[in-house]
Amino acid sequence: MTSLSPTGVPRIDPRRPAILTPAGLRRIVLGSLEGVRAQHPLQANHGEAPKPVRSTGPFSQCTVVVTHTERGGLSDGARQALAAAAILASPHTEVVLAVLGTCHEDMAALGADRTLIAEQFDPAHYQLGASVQWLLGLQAAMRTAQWLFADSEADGDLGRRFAVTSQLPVRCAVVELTADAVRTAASPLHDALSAHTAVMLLRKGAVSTKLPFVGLGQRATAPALEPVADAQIQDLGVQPGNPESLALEEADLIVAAGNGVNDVPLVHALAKTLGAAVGASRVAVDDGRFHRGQQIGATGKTVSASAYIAIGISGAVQHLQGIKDCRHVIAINLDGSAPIARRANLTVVEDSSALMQALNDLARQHKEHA
Ligand SMILES: Cc1cc2nc3c(=O)[nH]c(=O)nc-3n(C[C@H](O)[C@H](O)[C@H](O)COP(=O)(O)OP(=O)(O)OC[C@H]3O[C@@H](n4cnc5c(N)ncnc54)[C@H](O)[C@@H]3O)c2cc1C
Repeated sequence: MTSLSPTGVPRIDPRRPAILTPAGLRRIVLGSLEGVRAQHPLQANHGEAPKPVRSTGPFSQCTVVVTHTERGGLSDGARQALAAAAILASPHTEVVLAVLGTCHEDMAALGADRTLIAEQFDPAHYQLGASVQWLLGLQAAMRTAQWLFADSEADGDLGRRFAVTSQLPVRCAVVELTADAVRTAASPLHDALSAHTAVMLLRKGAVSTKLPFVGLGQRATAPALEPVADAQIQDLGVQPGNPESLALEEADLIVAAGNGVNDVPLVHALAKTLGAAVGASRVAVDDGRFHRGQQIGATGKTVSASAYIAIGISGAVQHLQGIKDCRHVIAINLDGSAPIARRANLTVVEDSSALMQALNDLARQHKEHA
């Protein structure tokens, strides 16, 4: 199992034969040739054993998780509400996800047994009244034991309005949830989780999304969302804000530049085309290329963007502290082994200026043809 390196030092083969344990761990049996060789690290699958299905039914009731989607994805809050529903569900309870918008995610992995998609929902318009009516229609059609919403933004508004309209007992601002206890932001004590709490609004972080099982992952078309006239509300549509003036903590897409970026105007041009906010590493700020308010990291801002594009940033631990809550990190760096590559979901080994120019051209073409 050992070989000699070019300098004559004995080296243990890191890809020697191994077996996968039922928990999905790769285990080397010393002295044994049994098992399979690991693939090259760049091609490695992570050896995850398939998870069991939580329940195959038959279902006598359901828990419905309601969420709005943006660009076809679920927010972290919605994922947590879905995980909570799956954790609380009995074998006879179906976990149903009701989606306002389009959705491209693997719902089985997130714990959903069935997804109802209302694709005709238009996020550019105020449709709170219609959304509540849609949920009341679902309530009449399904045996729903519980309704779960993320307690943030549009999901939180809809959850409150639905609870008031349906007059179901509600618990808002849930910060901790287990199979039999619940704690809200207003109370330091845990309460027993009552079966009568029909609507729950969960704050971010209340539940972990790591589930030991999967859902059935079926998809169905939802009943239509009928327009509801609301005489007291005039809908002016959505006006896109200027990402450059948006607080970095609020930004959903961030283009961040580090010491490996020399063409600062190109960073701003790319951010403008993508509709992204601009952030920077401390070295780039100390150097005067960006202002102090744009610094991300331990001594700068902590951001939670859906996508963070780190250009010419090495990924020092102080910088990584500021991006720990970002969902997708894309690194552009000449050095494929820079620490940022370990945090990134995708690393492009390329010169920063060349890649920014190509990406900017591509995004502009895409916008022109859209
Ligand atoms: C107490 C303390 C607090 C700190 N707080 C923060 C903080 O809040 N935020 C922060 O960011 N840092 C902070 N730092 C600094 C941190 O340790 C790093 O020094 C800093 O993050 C490095 O910035 P950088 O990655 O931009 O630069 P570098 O470390 O110089 O890395 C530049 C990267 O760009 C790549 N590169 C070079 N040329 C190109 C090219 N043409 N195309 C593509 N890639 C290229 C290189 O391969 C390299 O990976 C702190 C340090 C201390 C001690």
